[in-house]
Amino acid sequence: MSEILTRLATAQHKAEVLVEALPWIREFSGQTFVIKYGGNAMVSENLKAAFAQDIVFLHHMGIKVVVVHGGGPQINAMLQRVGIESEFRGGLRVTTHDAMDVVRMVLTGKVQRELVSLINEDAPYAVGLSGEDAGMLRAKRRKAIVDGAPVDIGHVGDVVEVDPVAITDLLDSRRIPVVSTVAIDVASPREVLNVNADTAASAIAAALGARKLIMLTDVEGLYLNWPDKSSLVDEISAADLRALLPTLDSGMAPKMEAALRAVDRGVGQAHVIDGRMAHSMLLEVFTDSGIGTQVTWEGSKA
Ligand SMILES: Nc1ncnc2c1ncn2[C@@H]1O[C@H](COP(=O)(O)OP(=O)(O)O)[C@@H](O)[C@H]1O
Ligand SMILES: CC(=O)N[C@@H](CCC(=O)OP(=O)(O)O)C(=O)O
Repeated sequence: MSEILTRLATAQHKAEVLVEALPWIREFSGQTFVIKYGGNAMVSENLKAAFAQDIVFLHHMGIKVVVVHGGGPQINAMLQRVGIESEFRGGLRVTTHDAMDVVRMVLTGKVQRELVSLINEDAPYAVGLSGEDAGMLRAKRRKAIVDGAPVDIGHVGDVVEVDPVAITDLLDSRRIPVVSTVAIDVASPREVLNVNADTAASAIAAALGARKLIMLTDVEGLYLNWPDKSSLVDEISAADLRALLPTLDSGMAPKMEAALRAVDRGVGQAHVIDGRMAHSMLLEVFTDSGIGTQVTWEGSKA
């Protein structure tokens, strides 16, 4: 008897979950989401498969999904295999000409391919793109700021122009674009630049007028007082984040700057969520309380 009661309670709970999702499905159907998948969140085959499943789920809910992926740890591993040392200055990879070849090869030839095939296990939705394709991402060389001074870091750029047509064409044909953040160098169009994937995802979200930018990483969200686990922030306004930004450590600083820039340029909400938790994306999008940290223009839940 108690087994039947347990089964009924579980079934009832499942029904409640579906009912809770309904207003969010209604709200987000037809909207564009940019999902940034960080290399540090790609920690196991199961998690990557769960990520792909969530992407397909959003797609079937009528959401126009654009995946922008990173791959920092995967680039480090390949650089090590070919005997090139990995060096970061101000949170950005020092990218020599040889390192740039490896960055491009790993992002467009390995990480992107793997995500495309995982998403396509269900049906052939995903199409991989590099920022070079159809002139999508154009970037200008940038320096890193170390101890307040600019430092040359080679073939690294900041996105100055996004041409979203290659992405919107795919979205219009009900595909899921999967974008690698290699950009054309505006000063020398035959050359390419390495762009931080958070920054690129933010620029793409702004250019598309996305409703949400969701960044999956290897931490629960933004901690006000890192690493004090009790200081996790659920929600923060653009104004409060702007004031907080100069105090943040190098891991979170580019991510939160990307979130702020997206919201400043009209993206509805930017989120940082834990990619190590399977299906965290579904919890963020389809539950009332959400998960992780949400950045909005005025700090209200949506
Ligand atoms: N205030 C903070 N809140 C949360 N994480 C922080 C904070 N400051 C630094 N971090 C670090 O930032 C890391 C996430 O950034 P990063 O490693 O660049 O992620 P990704 O590879 O997903 O882009 C976390 O694992 C954490 O160690
Ligand atoms: C300039 C720069 O640092 N580019 C990054 C691009 C990949 C990236 O951003 O990957 P994650 O999101 O996994 O960190 C790099 O070379 O590692």
